[in-house]
Amino acid sequence: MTNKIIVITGATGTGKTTVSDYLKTYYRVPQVITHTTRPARKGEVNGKDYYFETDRSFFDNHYLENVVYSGYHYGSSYEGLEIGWQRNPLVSIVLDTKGAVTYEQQLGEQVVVLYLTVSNHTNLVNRLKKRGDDTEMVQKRIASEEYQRDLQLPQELKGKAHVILNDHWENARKQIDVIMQELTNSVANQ
Ligand SMILES: Nc1ncnc2c1ncn2[C@@H]1O[C@H](COP(=O)(O)OP(=O)(O)OP(=O)(O)O)[C@@H](O)[C@H]1O
Ligand SMILES: Nc1nc2c(ncn2[C@@H]2O[C@H](COP(=O)(O)O)[C@@H](O)[C@H]2O)c(=O)[nH]1
Repeated sequence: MTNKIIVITGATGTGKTTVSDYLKTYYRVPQVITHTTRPARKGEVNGKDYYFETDRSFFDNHYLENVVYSGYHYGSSYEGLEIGWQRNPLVSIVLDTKGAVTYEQQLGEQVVVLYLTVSNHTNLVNRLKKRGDDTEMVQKRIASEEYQRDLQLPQELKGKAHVILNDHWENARKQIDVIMQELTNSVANQ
């Protein structure tokens, strides 16, 4: 069976991690763990949420792509992807939109992109505060050009990504279930 990857993308707070956790719990889809130099949030665990790196150790890995997001390095390694595919032929990964475009261009047919969005962007700040994010980090993130960029579906993904409106989780979940049904059928028929 061909290995596939569900790339979950969208602006901060739109629910990418929530979707990834849902796929893990209900569809047994493992998440590819990526690397970052950002400090861990309360409750985040090294090797589960991220591989937390220093500015120096970050560049010891072999990246399919890496980006700077709101002042920190983030990258997805070939090693991380292989570990995921050894566990299951269908895996997921959470990326900013720049990374999602790179994945789509590099892996083509193997990639299924989910782009998350909300109707009112101001709600996103409240979600981040409610999540317990540091207020200064939230301000910095909202002021970043990466945040503004990720609010729109990139041109390169138009007509390719599934757009998921996540104003209400129950509705978003139903949309994801339909996509997962199609995906598991197509994988079974290969
Ligand atoms: N539909 C929803 N309605 C309200 N809150 C939600 C919804 N979906 C997710 N959340 C909550 O919003 C917060 C942000 O969600 P999540 O961490 O999944 O976003 P994210 O896109 O991964 O963010 P980031 O890119 O900043 O890591 C979480 O506390 C999550 O529980
Ligand atoms: N292009 C990549 N983007 C990544 C990677 N790992 C995470 N991310 C994205 O970065 C922002 C910020 O993440 P956060 O955990 O600090 O909120 C978010 O959009 C993630 O999806 C990666 O390896 N490459």
